Amino acid sequence: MSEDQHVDLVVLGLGPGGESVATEAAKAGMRVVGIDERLVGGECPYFGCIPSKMMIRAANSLEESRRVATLAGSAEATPDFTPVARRIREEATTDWDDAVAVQRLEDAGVRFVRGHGRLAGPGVVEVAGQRFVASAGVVLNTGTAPAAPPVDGLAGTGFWTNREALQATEAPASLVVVGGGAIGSELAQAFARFGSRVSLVETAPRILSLEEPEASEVVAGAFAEDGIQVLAGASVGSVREADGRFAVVVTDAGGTELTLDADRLLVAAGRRPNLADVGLDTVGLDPAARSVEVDERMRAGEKLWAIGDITGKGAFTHMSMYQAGIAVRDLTGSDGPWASYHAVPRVTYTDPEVGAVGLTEQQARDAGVEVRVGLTTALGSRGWIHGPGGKGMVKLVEDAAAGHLVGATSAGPTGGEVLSMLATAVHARVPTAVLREQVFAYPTFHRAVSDALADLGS
Ligand SMILES: Cc1cc2nc3c(=O)[nH]c(=O)nc-3n(C[C@H](O)[C@H](O)[C@H](O)COP(=O)(O)OP(=O)(O)OC[C@H]3O[C@@H](n4cnc5c(N)ncnc54)[C@H](O)[C@@H]3O)c2cc1C
Ligand SMILES: NC(=O)c1ccc[n+]([C@@H]2O[C@H](COP(=O)([O-])OP(=O)(O)OC[C@H]3O[C@@H](n4cnc5c(N)ncnc54)[C@H](O)[C@@H]3O)[C@@H](O)[C@H]2O)c1
Repeated sequence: MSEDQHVDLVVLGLGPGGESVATEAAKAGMRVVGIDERLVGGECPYFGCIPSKMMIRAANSLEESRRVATLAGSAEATPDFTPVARRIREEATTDWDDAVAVQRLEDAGVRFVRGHGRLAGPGVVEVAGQRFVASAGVVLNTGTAPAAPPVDGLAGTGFWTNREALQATEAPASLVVVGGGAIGSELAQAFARFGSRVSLVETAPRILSLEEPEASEVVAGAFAEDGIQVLAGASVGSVREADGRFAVVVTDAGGTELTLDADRLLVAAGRRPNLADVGLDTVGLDPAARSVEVDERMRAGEKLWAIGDITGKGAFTHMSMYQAGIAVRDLTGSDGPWASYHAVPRVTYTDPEVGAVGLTEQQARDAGVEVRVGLTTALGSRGWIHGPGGKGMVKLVEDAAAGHLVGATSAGPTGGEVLSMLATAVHARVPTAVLREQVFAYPTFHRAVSDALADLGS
């Protein structure tokens, strides 16, 4: 180990938020060291948001071409994975090379070190034979990695996680997806639209089980139209791989055992935090914890801040960036606003998309809120005009005592965009009475919010 190197700030893990903290702190004049063992920018640009949304965009263009038959004549589209694989490799990830991101970081004045970093006490980090002592402290942004469930035979097979799936050069002829959360659902539909025969296995009674049941129902209906076999309430008993094919033994919701045979197996059954081997014990924290507890300034201990997925406040890029802004304000002695999580927005980019903010009805009830719900299971004139792919719903969850929304969900062709006004309503605690006075343009998708408000009653 080299002798101590004195700096102002070490950012350990350069996911979207860590990259932002390092850049902004350096611009503010701090001597900053940024450390990452993999790619600067983290999961989102290389294996997450960006390549997955590129794949979804391509897959949805195929689906739109199929809708021409109903709407506008005929169109023949032949699925070819080559353009999207090339776009992901060349435009999104530069062949999974972060040279540009490293350069951008260094141009901002950050000293970058590639390697596995570990805390070695408050404000101290060891990496690649070097030891940094940071006067201000350390920002931890180590993110998550794909988790593999303890299924007999799974370990050691060549199953895909999101990382391999998003480096695919062709759509497999057949695919089993384990996990019907955001990753599993988005990628199952994208591959299905490219022609893969897809089966999706989910232990919960429904896909997208963290969202409103009415939203899951809309997406499940679309999956049925896409020809995806959804086995919800099912369990995976074992996995075997032979001659380049997978045999996945599943017990379905009715207790029947069946074997799914496929070219590829994608495991999207959740993530594990990168916390076990970052020296948390040296700063008095539990390395076995699922998350790092933070206060409203993202402080996690003496000379320690934590941001991103490891804080357990929502595993989203926008959350990592939001928390990064807060940590920078705290580090540079600026004023708040400090963290508030009552209006966390999220979008699952299936088609229809599911946008959601704040609490679901069940979460609000569990929290003891006096709940009133407004629901529409159709998207009004615009949904009808849209025709194929026009299904959706809007659900509003009101705190009746306070008279404002505490949660909302919008599913539909532009569910993530309709979310915008709902997120503002929940964030700013706009009185429901004021929302009712709003004029909703005709015939927009967001006009369905007025139908949900009518259902909520006055
Ligand atoms: C397929 C997929 C699709 C997604 N789509 C979306 C989406 O559409 N919208 C959205 O908001 N979110 C999406 N997400 C989630 C999003 O990618 C994450 O929330 C986001 O990357 C923020 O993570 P993070 O900042 O915690 O760090 P991460 O992005 O996980 O990065 C952490 C970094 O820390 C590094 N690291 C870890 N341990 C060490 C160590 N000891 N030493 C050195 N370096 C270390 C890692 O190499 C990594 O680069 C998606 C995720 C996946 C997997
Ligand atoms: N659009 C987005 O914003 C977006 C997209 C993808 C991922 N993400 C983020 O990434 C995180 C991880 O996504 P994810 O989909 O891997 O995790 P998740 O926790 O959201 O979903 C995992 C799913 O797998 C199921 N599961 C677990 N073990 C299983 C088993 N043995 N057999 C069958 N099903 C099993 C769970 O019940 C759950 O529904 C999410 O929390 C999300 O915040 C966000």
